Amino acid sequence: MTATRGLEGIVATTSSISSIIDDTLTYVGYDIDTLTENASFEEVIYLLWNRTLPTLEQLEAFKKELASNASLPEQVIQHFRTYPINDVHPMAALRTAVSLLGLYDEEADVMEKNANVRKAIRLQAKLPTLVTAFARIRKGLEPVAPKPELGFAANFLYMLTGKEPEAIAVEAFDKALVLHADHELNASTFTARVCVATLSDVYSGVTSAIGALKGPLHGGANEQVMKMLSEIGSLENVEPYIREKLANKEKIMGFGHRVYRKGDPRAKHLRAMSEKLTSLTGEPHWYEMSVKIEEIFTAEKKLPPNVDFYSASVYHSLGIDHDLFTPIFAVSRVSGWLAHILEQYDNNRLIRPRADYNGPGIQTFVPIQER
Ligand SMILES: CC(=O)SCCNC(=O)CCNC(=O)[C@H](O)C(C)(C)COP(=O)(O)OP(=O)(O)OC[C@H]1O[C@@H](n2cnc3c(N)ncnc32)[C@H](O)[C@@H]1OP(=O)(O)O
Ligand SMILES: O=C([O-])CC(=O)C(=O)O
Repeated sequence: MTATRGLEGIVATTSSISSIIDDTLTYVGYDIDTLTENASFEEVIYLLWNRTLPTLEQLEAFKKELASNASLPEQVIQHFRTYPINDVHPMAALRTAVSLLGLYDEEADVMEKNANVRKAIRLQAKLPTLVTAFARIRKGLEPVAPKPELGFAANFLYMLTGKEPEAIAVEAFDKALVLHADHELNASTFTARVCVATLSDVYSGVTSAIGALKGPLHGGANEQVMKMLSEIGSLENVEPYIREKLANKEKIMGFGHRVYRKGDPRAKHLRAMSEKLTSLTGEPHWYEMSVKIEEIFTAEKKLPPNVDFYSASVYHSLGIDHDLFTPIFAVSRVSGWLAHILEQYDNNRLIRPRADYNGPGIQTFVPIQER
């Protein structure tokens, strides 16, 4: 038995949800570029879960269902108030809160298919409310209740700020949600599938996926990109900063990918959004610095930017706190996790690979008194 480090290139399941072939990303056969330009996030969730685009009527009914499930149990909001807020990362709060939500769902352990679909709707609907409630409570503000008449993207921004967002912000945020919704067998989705393949429940699957997304080699990279941009601070500091990182063989967050070779097809959309939004906010330097980092880094390392690189300056331009970037990724990606969890249940087999043991051979046990 020989191990493949990081399971690179290993095909671990079949799936009809999304595919990456020759650097082209599709959701259920629809190209990501087409979906980003034409579909709302709610349409994309419907597509991922049903493998077909909704009709107008189906979409309206689906939106209503999401809106009517967006409120949180009061106990979960109260729980947030007990956290040592200054020391708690919002991804840790989200991971705990999703697990806690399961305690208040009477169907949490009902494994019947329709019950699992109902839980999927509840989780998708409640994640934005969780993220925004925590974001406000930690600042001493009251959570803002969801507004059923707003769409998913607008509602998130409304619950975060308490103000109805401008159309341009809603459009950008909705596109970002579409771009992050699913991505084949990425680390967090694989985590969710491994978890529920033991026939554990949906809440456990999503909780473990959040844990995997949190890491800086995966979803956590978007926050790290903004940290880097803030550290660099100005266009003229880009070159010395990046050259020093390269000389020290440090990773530059937001670059590289396990699957894409020529480039991540999502990055160009976020790059265009970053250019537009940073110019509108009067802070074009975030975009200009990002472009310069890309130029220097790709010339040196031949590694193109991934989805996390330009999303950082996009979210910053929308006025979002930097440590909420990864929770926002989760608000979108939970749609993909849930699609994969439901698909796993539909054709389940325990996921249990092997390890190539490289520890000591058989040893003679020595009683503790004689060691
Ligand atoms: C939503 C997402 O999850 S997208 C990815 C988000 N993560 C990041 O942006 C973090 C930075 N990027 C990385 O760490 C990696 O490119 C990953 C984790 C995305 C992919 O990892 P892997 O496929 O395992 O590639 P691995 O880390 O082995 O890199 C291969 C080589 O490229 C180098 N490399 C890869 N990414 C980077 C980077 N961002 N900066 C500098 N060097 C890099 C590695 O140092 C390694 O070099 P070596 O062969 O000389 O040792
Ligand atoms: O697919 C991956 O390995 C990481 C990624 O880009 C994603 O999850 O969107």
